[in-house]
Amino acid sequence: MTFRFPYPSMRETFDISAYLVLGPDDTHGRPVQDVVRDALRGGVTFVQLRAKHSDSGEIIDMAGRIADVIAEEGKSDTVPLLIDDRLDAVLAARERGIKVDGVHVGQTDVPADVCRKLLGPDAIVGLSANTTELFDVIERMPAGIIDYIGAGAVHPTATKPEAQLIENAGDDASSIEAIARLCAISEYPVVAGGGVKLADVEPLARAGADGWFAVSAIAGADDPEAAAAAMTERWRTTMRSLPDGGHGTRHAKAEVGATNVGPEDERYVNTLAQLTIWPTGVGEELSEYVAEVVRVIRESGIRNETHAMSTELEGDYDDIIALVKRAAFVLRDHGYRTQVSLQMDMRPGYRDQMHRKVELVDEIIRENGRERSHNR
Ligand SMILES: Cc1ncc(COP(=O)(O)OP(=O)(O)O)c(N)n1
Ligand SMILES: Cc1nc(C(=O)O)sc1CCOP(=O)(O)O
Ligand SMILES: [Mg+2]
Repeated sequence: MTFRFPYPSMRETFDISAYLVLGPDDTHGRPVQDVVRDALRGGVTFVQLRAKHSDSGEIIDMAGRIADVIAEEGKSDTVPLLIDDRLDAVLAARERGIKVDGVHVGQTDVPADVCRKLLGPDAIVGLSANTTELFDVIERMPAGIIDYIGAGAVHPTATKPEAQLIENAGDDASSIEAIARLCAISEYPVVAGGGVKLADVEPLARAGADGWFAVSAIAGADDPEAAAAAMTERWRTTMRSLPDGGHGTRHAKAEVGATNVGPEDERYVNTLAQLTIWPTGVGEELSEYVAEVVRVIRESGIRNETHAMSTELEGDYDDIIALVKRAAFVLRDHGYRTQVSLQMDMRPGYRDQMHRKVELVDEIIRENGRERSHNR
């Protein structure tokens, strides 16, 4: 397997607050990409193509047209495009260079860990769940497989008549209570949907959801832009009215060990590291693989400099250890035997060693040079 997907990962940055799900069955005959354009103008932050009656070729073509519209609207870096169910179409679209950022799967679809393995570390993987038991199972999954949970149905819905109500709730009030319970126990962002319309947006925000997902309220609306604008505005005003200014978007379960403490925090342990990660058994030319590893390192926010033989890092010990794991798993997740060489230097009381150590050596060489010319 080679790395061909040329776009930066949106896993750490996606905003799930206004999530449009749609396919050709939902748009009253309008081209899907036209409805997506309108919805983007209305402020949706996330798009999923859910085409239950289309074949792979049609799904790939539709994804290409939607990705083009997202790009034309200048939102390729902020609004992810996922495909529902069809890992095959996601893989094929990405292989063609179409910017499909990931897949959404349900409990009976391709397992999420297989999606992660085949899509690699940069893709977004969403998973459906609608009971406390399933949320518990998800919490026990290793970190790094899924990025958010889709929870529903909030109400019965004609779009998916077979959808079970969340926690088998009996009425609207108990659905919202169930969402609140599930959000409270989830370490993953939760997006709630199923019969969601404008009036549900405020209760969902108050229940602690990270967003809503909707098909008919936007894709079926006469004016998708106005419908999306009303829902996104309601979400924003509700979040602003909450005591903490809104809970914001949770991010997927933190990597084991990462603390993200800054140098001014007493828990910060300044660590200088020299890291080399490489695959074996893939031939002589390794730059393509190394580039993927370095991309993850560069996106981490941890100070780094790549040289011909290794990359140097400087930051908090726990953050560096977590990053080493994430960077190594870029290769490991693709099934490559992965070698890691790591050397670390923790020196209490010292900061900015990455440059300071080199400057010191330069100063000594300059000094010695001066002495030598004096002594001549
Ligand atoms: C955001 C979001 N949440 C839940 C679902 C439902 O997915 P799934 O359980 O796979 O059911 P189908 O959509 O395949 O009928 C979703 N698609 N999106
Ligand atoms: C795709 C989907 N999943 C659901 C779930 O409960 O998991 S409900 C649903 C359909 C949502 O469509 P509408 O917004 O038109 O009700
Ligand atoms: Mg599914």
